Amino acid sequence: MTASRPAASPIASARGLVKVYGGGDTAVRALDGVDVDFGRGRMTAIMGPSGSGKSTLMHCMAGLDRPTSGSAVVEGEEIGRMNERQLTKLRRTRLGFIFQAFNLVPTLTALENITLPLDIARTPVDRAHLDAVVQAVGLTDRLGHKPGELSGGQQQRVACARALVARPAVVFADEPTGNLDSTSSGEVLGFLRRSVEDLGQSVVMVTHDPTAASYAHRVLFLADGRLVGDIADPTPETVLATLGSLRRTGPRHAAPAEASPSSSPTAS
Ligand SMILES: Nc1ncnc2c1ncn2[C@@H]1O[C@H](COP(=O)(O)OP(=O)(O)OP(=O)(O)O)[C@@H](O)[C@H]1O
Repeated sequence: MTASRPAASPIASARGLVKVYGGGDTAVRALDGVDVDFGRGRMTAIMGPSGSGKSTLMHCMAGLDRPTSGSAVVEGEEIGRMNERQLTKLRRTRLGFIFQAFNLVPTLTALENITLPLDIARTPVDRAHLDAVVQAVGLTDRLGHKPGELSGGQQQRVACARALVARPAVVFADEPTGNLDSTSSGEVLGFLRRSVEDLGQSVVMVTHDPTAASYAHRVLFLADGRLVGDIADPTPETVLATLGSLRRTGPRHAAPAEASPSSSPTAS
């Protein structure tokens, strides 16, 4: 829970974040100097065209990839200064992950999948919190089922519960509804939003889907590795309008203020 921290303090920040893959003529500047604060107890969506750097930004923030320069800070910890052991510990104990492909262990039950991160970290299960999370995702009567016996939506809800059960500082979700129909997507996104409202969770989600993005408090837009747009309290219509205006003006010329007058790139 996050109640003891001031609401204004971001849960994660990037400053001058640059990521270059490869070198020489074939070097790709996937992130080209990103400055952003991710709000504590907020749900932030990241959008942008294919190849714009969304996954790279998320991976650098989550310690899954190392920036070339600049800083990525999560809960006051500079990710770039951590060694592999520290990064593994951070990911295991302070971060939650949800991927498009569910990534459940097929031989384990739903309950065993949910508690797996705690079991690996040898952290005792907080029964009351586990019950609250299981109930919130609506899986109480499915806990003994294996992933193969669950629908895609139910499997992703297991993955959501697994990401939340250790009370992470941030849940990073990469296209969490990419494999789901619209009904299941709505359930998963509604749950993620409620985890923010009811459990004080902070969520950062990459998505291509304007409807999915509209569940967030805020949507960031990337193009060519730069932050080019930023809107608060999105609706599918405002997200689509912003995407349209960025397409018209071109990413190199669209300042965040043009995309939305309502918030700045570093507002949380
Ligand atoms: N491991 C890598 N090696 C080389 N180039 C990479 C690597 N990972 C990403 N890139 C390149 O960096 C750029 C940004 O990629 P990234 O995956 O972050 O974009 P994205 O916005 O998440 O795209 P998508 O929506 O298609 O998933 C792309 O040009 C991509 O080809």
